[in-house]
Amino acid sequence: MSKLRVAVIGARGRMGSEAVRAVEAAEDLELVAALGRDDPLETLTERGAQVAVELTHPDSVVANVGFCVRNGVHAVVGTTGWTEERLGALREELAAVPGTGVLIAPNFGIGAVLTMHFARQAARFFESAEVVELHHPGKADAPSGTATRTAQVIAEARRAAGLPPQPDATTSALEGARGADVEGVPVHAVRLRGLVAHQEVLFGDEGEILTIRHDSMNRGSFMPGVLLGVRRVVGTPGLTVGLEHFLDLDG
Ligand SMILES: NC(=O)C1=CN([C@@H]2O[C@H](COP(=O)(O)OP(=O)(O)OC[C@H]3O[C@@H](n4cnc5c(N)ncnc54)[C@H](O)[C@@H]3O)[C@@H](O)[C@H]2O)C=CC1
Ligand SMILES: O=C(O)C1=N[C@H](C(=O)O)C[C@H](O)C1
Repeated sequence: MSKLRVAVIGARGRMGSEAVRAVEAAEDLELVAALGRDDPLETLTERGAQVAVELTHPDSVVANVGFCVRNGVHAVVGTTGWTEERLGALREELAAVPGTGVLIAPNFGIGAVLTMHFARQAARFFESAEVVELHHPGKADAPSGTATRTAQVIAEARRAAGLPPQPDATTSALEGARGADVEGVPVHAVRLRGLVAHQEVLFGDEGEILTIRHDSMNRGSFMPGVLLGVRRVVGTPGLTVGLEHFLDLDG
């Protein structure tokens, strides 16, 4: 059986270098390109890449994924910065190239995906919900893509259950003290040397607290999800947002 031809964009970064090692170690995959910031994207087509793993920067990701889609290269995207507007434009680009697939995964960690799944299940039972994400100080964006998605999932579940806005008597506060407001769910971001990627989802009601916590202790923790995405995206045309779609979570 021929190997799937894979490229990594952002190959010299924290995640990209780990992805290069993971692809090289996988028997069914062949690393055909490892691109840094100054390398031309045309290398992808010249080397016949079938799938590109995109791990760069929110300012670079849209152009990189657009190039992949226009050239029929499937993409597995871990980079953050995907607003609804950006997703809409990508859906339109994909509609013109049937057969090409893009996976955007806010988090490749299986435990992080499960955290969001469990948060969706828990949300309707609690009056209060807040998200705290904790990351290394080299991270460019705040709050994290995962925390934003987690808050959106909680907000969706609260709306579906007809819950009112959360109780909060705050009438004066220093700017930022109550975190970012993501659809009514406060999200707090910590940046601390020594951390990798961590998240706590706090649910509260009269007399009880439920905390769901996930810790990525190293970037190897994301690699099974990256490899799953690479193997599955080639058979999944169009846009998939979230690795949960490639996991049999209810089975
Ligand atoms: N979905 C997930 O599970 C995860 C996602 N991430 C996200 O992945 C992204 C990268 O994170 P890190 O590896 O920590 O960042 P990093 O800063 O260590 O690496 C990014 C690399 O991309 C390169 N780069 C920037 N623009 C480029 C371009 N146009 N073409 C090629 N290379 C380019 C940079 O020079 C750098 O080497 C961030 O958005 C981060 O939030 C990070 C960890 C897990
Ligand atoms: O920048 C990181 O490190 C991470 N970014 C992603 C995010 O913003 O959610 C995933 C994970 O939290 C690590």
